[in-house]
Amino acid sequence: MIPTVAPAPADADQAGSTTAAGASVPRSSKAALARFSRHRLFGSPGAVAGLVWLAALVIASLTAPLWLPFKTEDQDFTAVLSGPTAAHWLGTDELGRDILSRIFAAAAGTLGTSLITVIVGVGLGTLLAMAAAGAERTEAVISRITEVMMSLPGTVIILAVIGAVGTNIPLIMAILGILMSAGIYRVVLGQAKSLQSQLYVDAAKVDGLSPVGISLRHVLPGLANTIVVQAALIFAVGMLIQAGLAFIGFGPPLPQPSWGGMIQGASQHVYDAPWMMVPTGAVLALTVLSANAIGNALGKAPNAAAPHLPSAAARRQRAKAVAAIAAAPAPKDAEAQEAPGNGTLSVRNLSVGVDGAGTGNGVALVTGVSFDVAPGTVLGLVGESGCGKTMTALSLLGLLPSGVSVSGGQILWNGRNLAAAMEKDMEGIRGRDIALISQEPMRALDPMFTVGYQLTAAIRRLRGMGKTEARTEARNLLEKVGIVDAQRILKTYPHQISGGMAQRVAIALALSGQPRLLVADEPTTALDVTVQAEILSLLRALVKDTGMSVVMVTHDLGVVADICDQVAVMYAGQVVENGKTAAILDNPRHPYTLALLAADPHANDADNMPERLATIQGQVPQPKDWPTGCRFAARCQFAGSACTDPVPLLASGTGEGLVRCVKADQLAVEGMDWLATDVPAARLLPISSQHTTATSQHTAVIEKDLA
Ligand SMILES: Nc1ncnc2c1ncn2[C@@H]1O[C@H](COP(=O)(O)OP(=O)(O)OP(=O)(O)O)[C@@H](O)[C@H]1O
Repeated sequence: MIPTVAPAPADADQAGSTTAAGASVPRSSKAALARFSRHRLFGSPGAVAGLVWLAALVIASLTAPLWLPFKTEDQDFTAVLSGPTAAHWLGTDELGRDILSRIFAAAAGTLGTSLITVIVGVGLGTLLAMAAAGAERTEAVISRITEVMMSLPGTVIILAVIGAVGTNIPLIMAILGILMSAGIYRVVLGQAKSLQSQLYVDAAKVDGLSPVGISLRHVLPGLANTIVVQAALIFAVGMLIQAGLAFIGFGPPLPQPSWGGMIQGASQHVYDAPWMMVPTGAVLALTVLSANAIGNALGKAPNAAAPHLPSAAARRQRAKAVAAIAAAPAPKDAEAQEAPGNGTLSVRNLSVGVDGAGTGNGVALVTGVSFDVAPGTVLGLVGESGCGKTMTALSLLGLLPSGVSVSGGQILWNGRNLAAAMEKDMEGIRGRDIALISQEPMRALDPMFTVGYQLTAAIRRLRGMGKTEARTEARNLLEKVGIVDAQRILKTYPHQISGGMAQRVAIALALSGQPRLLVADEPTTALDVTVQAEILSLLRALVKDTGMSVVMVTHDLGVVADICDQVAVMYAGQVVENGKTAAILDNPRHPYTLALLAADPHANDADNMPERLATIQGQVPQPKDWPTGCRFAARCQFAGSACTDPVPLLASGTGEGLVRCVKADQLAVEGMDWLATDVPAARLLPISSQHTTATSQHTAVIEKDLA
């Protein structure tokens, strides 16, 4: 019976990164070395030991003729069946032959022929999978053939081949590879199909890339991880089968030594010379274990089915960050002490940074962000790309990317600080209390399973329902998100439905745990305008019907106007203005909000549409380049010297919201517009002393500046 090799975890993310890595040229050999040393192979002591052992074995066997103390057939009749001695370090066999010399003389043949199985098995299996993934008919034919191959008794076939052609080990190992390729085909096919359904593959097809080109450029790099893992495992299996064949007398022709043959010889003297079994057995076991350890380490990639979920490293990192936050004294201000009600989210002074932020080594990505979301309301986080909206949103779910963590502040959910919750506790909150929908609905849907299967599995997991009940609930959920023919959609695969439909399904999936807060990261950006409107009205209806609250990340002020009760405008990792949506859109107080509105074609009446829309010169500064003063000052048409000092969030005048600008009151009084020009010079405003005490020092500076 030919053993089947356990499937390696599919790794779509890995696929992506491999492709990207393949495309990028390393900036320096130092960076390449650093990346190499961070490879997961080096995170496992077993794999490192295995690599060292295999490397030593290969070098020793290739150089064996140069250093071996004896020839393989040299006999020493004065030391028959001896244990380790100064002359024979690993002892001798029944003919007085040196065991050390025979082990290393046999090593090259054993390793080399096992490699033949790997090349034939993995190579053929991968080629077949790539061909099948690209065409349904080919897949049907190849799958039937491989099913037949898998049903054949492998051992009988190998023995029949030996009977026909003799003990030609390379040929036997090649035939073993062909038999094993059927199992590898099945493992690789799933991942190859998933890669074939990626959007970038569609884009490559549109660009006219041939199927072979697509397979080589886009599919093969994504399969690298699985292929390497399978190769390591097949290598180990190949060695064992080869030793087994030699043990039953089908090894290399005599007098050539082989590990299996030596073990067989030792088994004859297991009572009178038990030591004889030890060296060869240990070398074979160590070599098989090494290959397995390497395969296991390579297979420990993050799970493709759950790209959002944190890796072990991210969990450790979260535990560290949580411990630091828990050890920090609780903020004393009245706002932070307020106990939020049921279903209320209160974010207080949240800071997120790349590891080491706060200790001076990392970079802060989000600083001092505060907002509240009451049950049944929608908060919009709006701003340009790179302002920190996604980092803020993901921190609510404890899903920050690896290397990034909450470095301060509180995320109070029903009074409980999620910033100080352990990963295990977050697992109980994600999906059940707080759910996520993302910009790309396909991220939430596994291409390998039907919509019905995925929804039912989520409902059963999150709500503990039975199979039939969960199936009914899945249909109800699809109907709730506006899918008319729910029964049919339950049977479809994600690639068979449109983008808008997929987003509805992703929303249904998010609702499967009956969450009370939904984090929606640009849920309409990838959809066309009519579908955008449908999804927004669906979300509005869900908020109304279920009392669920939503944190909506968006670039689009139209979306904010449409659905949000409150809005927090973010710029360079800070909230620069927040308050009720209508108040902010009608009377923006921060120049950045003013500029965003001036640049938005939908914010202007059709009658008053300017000839040229306003632009905001420059770009959002990188976190490492944030100035100590106002972060928007370098792009602001109204900036003055007072803006070089840190600016606190101040009451915005109406008493409803807060604004982070020392000139907010002047701008409001003057009724200034953001000019649709490229004027780089600041339009300095006279600053009166009507600011709060927090800005009085800025006022003095500005007045001095203007004098
Ligand atoms: N994994 C990461 N490691 C380090 N920095 C990151 C990481 N992800 C994002 N950043 C940085 O954090 C800052 C905020 O990014 P974020 O994705 O939150 O912005 P955003 O406002 O959501 O932008 P977009 O609308 O494009 O998603 C950016 O400067 C970004 O480069």
